[in-house]
Amino acid sequence: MTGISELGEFGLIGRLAARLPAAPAVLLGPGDDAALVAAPDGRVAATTDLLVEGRHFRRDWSGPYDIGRKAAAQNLADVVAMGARPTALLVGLALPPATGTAWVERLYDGLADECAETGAGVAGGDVVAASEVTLAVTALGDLGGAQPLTRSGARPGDVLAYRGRLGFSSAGLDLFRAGADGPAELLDAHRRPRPPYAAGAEARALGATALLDVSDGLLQDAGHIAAASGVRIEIDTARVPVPAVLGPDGLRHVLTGGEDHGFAGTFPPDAPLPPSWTVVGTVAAGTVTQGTGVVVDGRPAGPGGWDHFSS
Ligand SMILES: Nc1ncnc2c1ncn2[C@@H]1O[C@H](COP(=O)(O)OP(=O)(O)OP(=O)(O)O)[C@@H](O)[C@H]1O
Ligand SMILES: Cc1ncc(C[n+]2csc(CCOP(=O)(O)O)c2C)c(N)n1
Ligand SMILES: [Mg+2]
Ligand SMILES: [Mg+2]
Ligand SMILES: [Mg+2]
Repeated sequence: MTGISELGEFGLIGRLAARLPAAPAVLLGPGDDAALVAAPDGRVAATTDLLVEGRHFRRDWSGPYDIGRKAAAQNLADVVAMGARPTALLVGLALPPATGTAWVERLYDGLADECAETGAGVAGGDVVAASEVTLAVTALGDLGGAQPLTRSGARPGDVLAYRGRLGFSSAGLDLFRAGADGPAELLDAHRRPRPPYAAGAEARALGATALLDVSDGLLQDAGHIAAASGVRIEIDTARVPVPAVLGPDGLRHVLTGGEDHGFAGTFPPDAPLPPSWTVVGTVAAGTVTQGTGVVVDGRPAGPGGWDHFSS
């Protein structure tokens, strides 16, 4: 099995670039000093997220293909959460010199396949040697002339609704930590999020007043909408579905588990929400400063959700 040190930096880049399919907005891809990405709107949605081995993934829990899909998904979801259409990814890659070439190639297949779900492509990146695998992914997106769906537009009287899975990645993480004995559905959900990318355009069509992807937990992320909008968000747990597969701690996973990258948004009360969106709460006047900044079943919810420096 060949390792990346046999290929060298530029041999590796050549191998990876050869695996990347063309994408409509990537006018010039890997190979020059910078990529050229079409920005017909004139404004570019831009976002970046890091994935660090041991922190965001473990190579004994997840294979390279799933890690690649996750690295792309968590960034593509941020672009979609702005109401934009993903166009391109830039991929900073730190790799231990002993890494096998096939491992990195599979990582790239995962990145490329996840991009293909949104029409985006990998436009460029960087490769360095390091002691742990790290991916620093930047995603760009096109708003198509529309206004962005920010976190700051929620208004009293709106409803809070969610589309996608909630709590699955968190329940899978607990299973991995306990020895990986449990439903494959949960282990797979932890390895690879499946953001319902259509939710961005759908939320816009439904008149969403705010939108984000849930990366750190519903309460914490709803708290970001509440803080940015200067409102109070009240979640009613009786309206929050807790699938039985999540196990006895299901409600905790649903309320505080991150990394499923579904979408939470606020909508006017008369928005014709289809069944793919579940209403889980309402928006009221006032603000909550304690804990996560949201009210759950009438009480301010204490801290909960992922914080890199206290989780
Ligand atoms: N090092 C930084 N420098 C400048 N801005 C930052 C930095 N880190 C985060 N931000 C900004 O803070 C905001 C919130 O970042 P955060 O990473 O929590 O959002 P997110 O990417 O949607 O969530 P997650 O990282 O959990 O997926 C974003 O606008 C982000 O650009
Ligand atoms: C090995 C391992 N341990 C713990 C976790 C859980 N985890 C890590 S980061 C994060 C929040 C989102 O990250 P970010 O805010 O950086 O986007 C969560 C829930 C994991 N995925 N892998
Ligand atoms: Mg981030
Ligand atoms: Mg986000
Ligand atoms: Mg986070």
